[in-house]
Amino acid sequence: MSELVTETDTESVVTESMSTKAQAPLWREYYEITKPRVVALLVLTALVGMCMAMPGAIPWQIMVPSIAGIWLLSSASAAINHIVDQQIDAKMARTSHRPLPNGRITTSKAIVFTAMLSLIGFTMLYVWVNPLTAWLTLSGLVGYSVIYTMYLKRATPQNITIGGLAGAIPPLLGWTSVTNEIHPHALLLVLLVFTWTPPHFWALAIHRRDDYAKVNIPMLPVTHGINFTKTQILLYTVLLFIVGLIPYLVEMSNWLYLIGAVTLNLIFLAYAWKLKFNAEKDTAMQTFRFSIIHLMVLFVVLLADHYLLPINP
Ligand code: HEM
Ligand SMILES: CC(C)=CCC/C(C)=C/CC/C(C)=C/COP(=O)(O)OP(=O)(O)O
Repeated sequence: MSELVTETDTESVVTESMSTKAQAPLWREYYEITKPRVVALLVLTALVGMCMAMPGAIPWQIMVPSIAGIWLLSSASAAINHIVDQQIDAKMARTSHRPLPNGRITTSKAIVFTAMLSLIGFTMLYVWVNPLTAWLTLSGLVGYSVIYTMYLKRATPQNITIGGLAGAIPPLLGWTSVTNEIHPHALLLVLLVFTWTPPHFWALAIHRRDDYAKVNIPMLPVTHGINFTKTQILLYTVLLFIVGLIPYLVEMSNWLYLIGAVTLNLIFLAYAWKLKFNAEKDTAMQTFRFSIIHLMVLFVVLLADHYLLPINP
């Protein structure tokens, strides 16, 4: 059964309804180029990383500038992605409605907006949090908007496995905000998001294969085919299942996390299995949507486990 996008699929309906946003207030257009929903989940992983770094409540004097700074720099990197990719975005059905291809925001205004976000975000982190977190967050911005967007995305089908490091870094940023050091447990949280990213993105890329082929972006389903990509998704969900056990095995988290992680990873595996062996028209998009719920719930469970069942040293 074909996984490819059709005229009538739900995404096209979303795209159509987005085009009616032409009269949206200007601030909404600027907000949109910051990829607000992606950044909200990134910030949640940073917040959980921060809370996991120490027992008890996080001082607000650290929490507020840290979350704000990570939010601003992540938003800036998303806006750079919109600026750099505007030509290819204009040609893809999923992205053609975006403010830059549509001319609702000019490139020069987007650059000024991005520069402001970056400057304020970096300064907040450097002055009110610590230089280590400021530089690490800036490396996330460079990783996503320069290394991934300007180079990897157009160069190799492994673009997102390598570029995924930038999106996986926020739990470490949260952690270093409160401790000013890079702890192995923080790197374990990074590894969780890093392993989650390929099945998250490739599920969408299967659904949008023709879009990417049209603009010559070498996403895995374009270069290696849909079947191969489904196998990779399945293998990564197996890997994610194993990585998901480690926080419990190293006594970073307790049984509540273990139950949550095993349940979520089994559901993710079931989606990947169905996608590989018994796919229907919408299975790829359903897998993509579930991936977002998966990561969100996984990090909420980590947090609940941390506060409800503290591990005594
Ligand atoms: C290299 C890594 C990644 C790639 C290539 C990728 C790719 C994508 C793409 C293409 C979309 C669809 C966006 C749209 O339709 O506007 C998307 C959606 C999303 N991604 Fe990712 N993603 C990556 C990493 C992440 C990470 C690390 C997170 C969070 C921790 C994340 C969270 C989300 C969320 C929440 C959405 C839904 C956004 C919405 O509904 O508008 N992604 N991702
Ligand atoms: C500072 C810091 C921690 C930065 C975070 C980086 C960040 C915003 C990662 C999100 C990853 C993402 C949405 C990739 C999709 O880009 P795409 O160009 O493949 O997708 P698109 O076609 O929807 O634009």
